[in-house]
Amino acid sequence: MQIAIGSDHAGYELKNEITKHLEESGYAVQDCGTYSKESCDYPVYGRAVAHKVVHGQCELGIVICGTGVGISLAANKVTGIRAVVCSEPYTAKMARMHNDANILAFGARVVGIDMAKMIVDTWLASTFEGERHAKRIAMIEEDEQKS
Ligand SMILES: O=C(CO)[C@H](O)[C@H](O)COP(=O)(O)O
Repeated sequence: MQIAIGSDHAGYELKNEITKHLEESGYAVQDCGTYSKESCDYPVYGRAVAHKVVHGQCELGIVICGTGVGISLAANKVTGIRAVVCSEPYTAKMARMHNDANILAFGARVVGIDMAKMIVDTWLASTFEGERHAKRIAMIEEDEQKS
């Protein structure tokens, strides 16, 4: 599976750790930047990861900033993206099972490396349940088309 990953400067070090972890787990990772700790703007990287996912170059995406909030807001502006900020594994699991989240976000200033790995692993191991949840996702997509 191809996974797109991106962060701003605040998430840069955690992005590298998570990339290594994913590659060691057998995933192919496409790194959308940033590529240094120099201050930068998270919308650039949220958008880049989102485009990889909606254009089918990657199945899923992971975005990291200081809190996970800004970069997930940016990713969610791209039609077809359902990005969620998770600070613990339960929400990550439900975000896949019920919300079919195609981008996972978290904050490098919020979670440590071990918690981040646990969140990522749980999210990737979970699958969308469909059924009643599919109808709700379709409702969100309808709203997206109207706006
Ligand atoms: O978390 C973030 C956005 O939600 C950013 O990483 C954060 O705002 C960057 O802050 P600074 O420029 O002060 O390092």
